[in-house]
Formats: sequence, structure tokens, C-alpha cells
Amino acid sequence: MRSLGFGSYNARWRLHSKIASTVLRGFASPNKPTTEKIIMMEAEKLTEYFLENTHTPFDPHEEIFLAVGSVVYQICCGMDKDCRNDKGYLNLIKNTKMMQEFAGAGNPIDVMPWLRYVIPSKATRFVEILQTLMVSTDAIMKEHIETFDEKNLRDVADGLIFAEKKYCRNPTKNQEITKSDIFSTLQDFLGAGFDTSSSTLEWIILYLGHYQHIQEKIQKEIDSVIGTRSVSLDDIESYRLQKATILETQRISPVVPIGIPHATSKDTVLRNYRINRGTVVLCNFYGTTRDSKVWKDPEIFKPERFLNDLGFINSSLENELLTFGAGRRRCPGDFIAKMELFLFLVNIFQKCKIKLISEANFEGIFGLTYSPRSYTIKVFERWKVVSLFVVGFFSRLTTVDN
Ligand code: HEM
Repeated sequence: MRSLGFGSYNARWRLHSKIASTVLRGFASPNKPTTEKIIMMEAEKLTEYFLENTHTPFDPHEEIFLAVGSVVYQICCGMDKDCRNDKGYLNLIKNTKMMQEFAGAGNPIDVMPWLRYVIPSKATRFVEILQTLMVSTDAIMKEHIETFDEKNLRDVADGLIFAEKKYCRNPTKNQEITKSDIFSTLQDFLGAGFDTSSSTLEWIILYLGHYQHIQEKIQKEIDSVIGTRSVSLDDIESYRLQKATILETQRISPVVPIGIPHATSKDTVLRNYRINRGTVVLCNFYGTTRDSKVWKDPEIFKPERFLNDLGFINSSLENELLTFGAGRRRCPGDFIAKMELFLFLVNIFQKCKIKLISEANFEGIFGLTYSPRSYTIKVFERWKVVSLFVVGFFSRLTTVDN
């Protein structure tokens, strides 16, 4: 099995990448009403959870992870599934968390590979967790194969079975891609699509919970664009400050600070550095977000930096951000993440006012992704706050009149 994310660059990988993107876009394109429906359903469930817990401060981590992860899970292996009661989903969440904890603890073997002979458990544990994750995705593929109907493709897993039939059973189309390569794409998507988007949303809520004045401006923007009606993807272009806030969060707290290890496919020279063929190369995305030649006061959270004088997004500055990587290995799921972040954000802040209760700590934890430390928020129902204010204002008026 050769995964997409860690596979070597060659003709087989190019075909794998094409199949993966085509299948993902086939089931999750922004033009598909089902994608918007799934995201909205999960965004509403999360907002509902927030509103049910206005009486006491809480840590939103668990619920955000469940809701955001569920979107990718449904697109990949079960539209309209009630994920919170789905054994496969809960198992996957448990295993992803295990991997997150293992990676978060740091593994000295990554930098001193010979240590695997001294502390073998550090290597075997990693392989064990990977195998557990593989068992989960194999079970999903098996279930899909048993119920596969070529005329009714349900989700990404079905799309991969279809692609396997097309490419692996047709010698003119096959370029050494195997069934297990194609099926492993499901693991790529589930592995890369959960933690990244949910950690980004956690960061956004942390920043907006702390910077109340920015949250209020975003709510003004929401009120003026949609008022109390439901948000839709058609509104996306009307939100500038909100988009700027997402971009600024991705800049200041990049959830993928260091890229996936890749290797040079031939000898090359980069800025006078000679790099031999086969050298492992990692992109320091975090470093690019702190370059003071590009970003004024890079340590300060300032969404307005992404807006030009007319209030539009400054696209040349946006292009400096490498949140989703660059070039051939750029993230194929970026469009899903963008839709998710937009719809979740508008939904939550349209209805909730959120205050950070715990101390503001913007130093994250390095694990599978760079995620915020646990924090506590208090949620207020916005329309209740507004109506209480209006009632209070009028009762004061009557008191003054009397
Ligand atoms: C905010 C959310 C996300 C962020 C910040 C993010 C970021 C990234 C980055 C930086 C890379 C390139 C890493 C490298 O090669 O060095 C990448 C690769 C990848 N991402 Fe994402 N991603 C996100 C969401 C998603 C989603 C939702 C999916 C799928 C459903 C996904 C699937 C993948 C896959 C399969 C790769 C490997 C691509 C390849 O090597 O060709 N990602 N992502």
C-alpha cells in the first residue's frame, strides 16, 4: 500500500493524485447541495449544543471535533449518517486521538532513528496505532464492497471502488496502481481531514472568545448580510472581515506548521544550497507566517491586515499564506475546509456570543496538528442578549417618562 500523502512522486503517484482529487470533488464539490446540507446540519448541531450549555462554562473541544470530523466522515463513507451513534465513526475518533496523543508526546526516533533499537516501544507503538487505523478503514471498504451498486455511488468509498474497477482491471489505463493504493486514499482523507479543520475552528473560537471587539464586528457583518435567515454558500463573497479572520487565524496559528516529509526526486540547488537526490525535505510553513518582511507585527492577531483600503481581501497577501501547502503536494481537501470553516463560523456567531473564561493562552500543542491547549468558554444566546437589551432600554425609558 502506498499512501497519497507519503507516496513518492512518479507516474503512479500522479495517477493516484488525479483519482483522489476527482473522487473527492465528485462527492464534495461546492455545487453539490448534499455537501452544503451535511455541513449545515453539523454546524447547527454544534450551535445547538453551545446554546444548550449557556448555564455553565465548558471546554468545546470534544463537540467541535465530533461535528467537524463528522462532515468528512459522511462525505467519505456515509451520507446522512448519525455519526454520534455510528460505531465505525466513534472508533475512528478514538484511534485518531490515540495517534494525536502519541504524536503530541514527541518521538525521539524521528530525529535519531537508531534509538528504535534502544526504545523499540516507541516504534512498535506507532506501527500498532497505524494498524488499528487501517483495520477501521478496511472494515469501511469491506462493508461498501458488499453493498456496492455501480449505478448508485453513495460516497467517496464507493467512488474509490469504482475507480479501482476502472484502473486496476484495465491494463491500458493501469500505471502500476494497485487496489490497496486506491483504497488507502480513504485513510489519507480521514487522517488529514479531521484534526486539521477542527483544530482551525478551535483556534478561531479561542481568538474570537478573547478579542471581543473583533467578534462584535463579525456579528455586525453577519447581521447586515443575512440578519436572522440561515447562511448559505452563496453568501460567501459578502463576508470580508470573517474571511480575513479565518486567514489571520491560519497565519498566526497554522495547524500544519511543518509539512509532510517529502524527498527530492533529483539533485537540485535551492538558493545556493545543494540538495542531493533522495534528501528528505520538510516545508517550514510556520516560518513563513513569521516573516516580518511580509507580515508587519507577525506576533499580533490582526485580521484587518488582510483587508485593503476598500475593505476587500488583499489577494496578494492572501497568496503569501501557505496554509494548504503549495505546488504538486498541495492539499486536495482545501475546498472542503474552506466551506466548513465559513458555514460553521457564521452559524455559531450568528446565534452565540462567546466569551473566553480561562486565561488566554495562544501557545498551542504540537501533535498531529498544532492545536490549542484546552480552554473554557461561556456562551450567551445572542438574540436573547439583544432582546434583553431592548426590553431593558424600553423599561428604562418608561421609568424616565414616569
Ligand atoms: C484547515 C484544514 C486543512 C489544512 C490546514 C490542510 C493542510 C494541508 C497541507 C499543508 C498539506 C500539504 C502537506 C505537505 O505535503 O507538506 C495537506 C495535504 C493533504 N491534505 Fe490537507 N488540510 C486541511 C484539510 C484537509 C481535508 C478536509 C482533507 C480531505 C478530506 C485533506 C486531505 C489532504 C491530503 C490527502 C493531503 C496529501 C496530499 C498529497 O500529498 O498529495 N486536507 N493538507
